[in-house]
Amino acid sequence: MVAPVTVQGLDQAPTPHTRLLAWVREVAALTRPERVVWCDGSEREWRAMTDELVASGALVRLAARPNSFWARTDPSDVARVEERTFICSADPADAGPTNNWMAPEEMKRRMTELYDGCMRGRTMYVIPFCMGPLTADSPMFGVELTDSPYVVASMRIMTRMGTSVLEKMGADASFVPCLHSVGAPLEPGAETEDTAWPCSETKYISHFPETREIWSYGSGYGGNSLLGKKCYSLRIASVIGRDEGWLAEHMLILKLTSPEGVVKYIAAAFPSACGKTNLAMLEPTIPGWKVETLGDDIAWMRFGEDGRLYAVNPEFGLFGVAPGTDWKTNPNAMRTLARGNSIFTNVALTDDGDIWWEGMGEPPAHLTDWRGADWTPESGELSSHPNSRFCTPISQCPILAPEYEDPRGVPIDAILFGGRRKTTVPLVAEARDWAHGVYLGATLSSETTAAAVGKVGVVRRDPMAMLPFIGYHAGDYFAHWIDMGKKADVTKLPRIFYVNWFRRASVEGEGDGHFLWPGFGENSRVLKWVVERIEGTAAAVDTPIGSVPAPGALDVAGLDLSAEDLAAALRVDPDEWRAELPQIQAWFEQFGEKLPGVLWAELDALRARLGVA
Ligand SMILES: Nc1nc2c(ncn2[C@@H]2O[C@H](COP(=O)(O)OP(=O)(O)OP(=O)(O)O)[C@@H](O)[C@H]2O)c(=O)[nH]1
Ligand SMILES: O=C([O-])CC(=O)C(=O)O
Ligand SMILES: [Mn+2]
Repeated sequence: MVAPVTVQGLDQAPTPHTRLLAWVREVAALTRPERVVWCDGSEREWRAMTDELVASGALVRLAARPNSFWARTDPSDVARVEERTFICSADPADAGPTNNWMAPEEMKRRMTELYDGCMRGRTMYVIPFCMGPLTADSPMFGVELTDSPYVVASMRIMTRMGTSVLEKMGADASFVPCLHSVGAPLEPGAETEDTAWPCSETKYISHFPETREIWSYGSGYGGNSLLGKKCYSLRIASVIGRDEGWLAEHMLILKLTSPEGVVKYIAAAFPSACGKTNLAMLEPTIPGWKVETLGDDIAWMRFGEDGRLYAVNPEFGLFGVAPGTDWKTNPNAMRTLARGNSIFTNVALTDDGDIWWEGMGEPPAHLTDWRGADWTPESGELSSHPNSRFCTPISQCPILAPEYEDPRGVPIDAILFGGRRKTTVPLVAEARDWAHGVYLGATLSSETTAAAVGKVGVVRRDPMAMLPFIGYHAGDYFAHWIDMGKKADVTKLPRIFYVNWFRRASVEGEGDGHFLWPGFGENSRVLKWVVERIEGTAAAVDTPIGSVPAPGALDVAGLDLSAEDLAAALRVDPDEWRAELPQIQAWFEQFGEKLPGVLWAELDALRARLGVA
């Protein structure tokens, strides 16, 4: 029995949607906020919200940038928490060996206890949002309930939200209910001071794939709290995609135009903090080539009537890694941020009210660092957290492709899989066919980064860059990829490539461990080879792991790169690959019968090509 609730704002609901109203009422009765606010997404609301956050000390207004803000999190709440992320399917076999699992009833029992009274003294915001264009045939709605005004402001940047969404939802559209609390109630009567970044030591990021619900508790950090992003658009959407025959992927989408005016659309999956935002906004260094951005993190892909695979970016903003971003590496991100309207989290603050982070040229003589302490270049510490982020409207990106708003998306010509590997993986290799490409994706490996809590720099398998985001059994996910290929006309499938911008000169031998390939804008040279492979004009040599550029086929004109480094970047060393085999074998074994036989066959074929019995 839910007790009758009288919460200020609850009866002023601007919607006839009875299920939504009932759910908001139920959550308010459980979490007991002081008031309920229905977000309309307006400019006025943004101003009120950011003013309030500035007044409470949660945000600092940047003097040097229009309508932009600096936020610092609690030092313990800086990244996604994979250990605390759960797929609560009815059957544990549906979560698979790569996810944490708990029975849905047990998780709901535990979290209901945590949610009990968790919003006391706070405001509960109702955020109606839509992932992807509102003009889609079936718009993908969600509603997030949260006690964090930081989340509201960030969701306004990252999603289409507010009154237009509620109107479109009408009285009975289905939506994904997303419940979020920072888990830090303000005790009534007691003198509990609110902190600038409330959060809880206890954290749960829970997904209920059968009922398509998301419950998040204890963290305010983006990937754990902006529930339209990873939780909905990847974990829940991957389940919907499995059921409906499409793909929800951790991919950027870009449009590439050659000097002859030939347009190709490329999607690329790299793990967190491995270069998606940078590639999506790339400024080509080769003359006449043009890149336009469609998305930097998530792609929803389904077959169109013409049999081609179309990709849509469900997001409305960019939530990008700050360190390393500057005028040299990613000028388009800098131009996007210069337009203002952004929130910067866990970067450093300059004395004249601007932001700074590692990689942005010479450091100023004095900064306030991400922990709020004085910082000088001599202090020997990072001024910004390695996972510090900018949150900014994608509409401000000066090279946003006009197709971005098209609900049908763009037809993908090539899919790149890539990771961060110091060794072994060459700059670029092309898959033989779809099944081999799926094998390359399924065995993708990368060094862990600061985007998730845990040790950095450890090589792990990160299939399709989706390890933390597949909402079901990874073996079934591979089978779904294989099936998508089987259903398609092979001549219309995207070609699949494997890339690695992060190979290093040997550290053990003579080398100094520098990046062999200059990366960033120079990656346009690799994109050019990809396009020429599709067009059938670029030469390649066959290797055990796929085709790599033939000598001279990669355009390095005008590039200041030694022949030695280029050769080392492109090299396929059979010994290094033989050393990977036991890891790939063990990786596949854990999926048991769920691993598609064609992937075992691909591994056997690779073994044979490497001369391993
Ligand atoms: N050496 C090198 N570093 C790169 C390259 N591209 C990106 N980086 C760096 O890698 C880090 C992460 O890059 P992003 O483009 O933000 O990665 P992402 O995949 O979008 O990350 P998420 O937002 O976490 O999903 C940044 O510090 C970049 O400067 C490259 O081509 N070469
Ligand atoms: O979700 C986040 O926190 C940021 C992100 O894009 C990722 O980690 O891949
Ligand atoms: Mn990401």
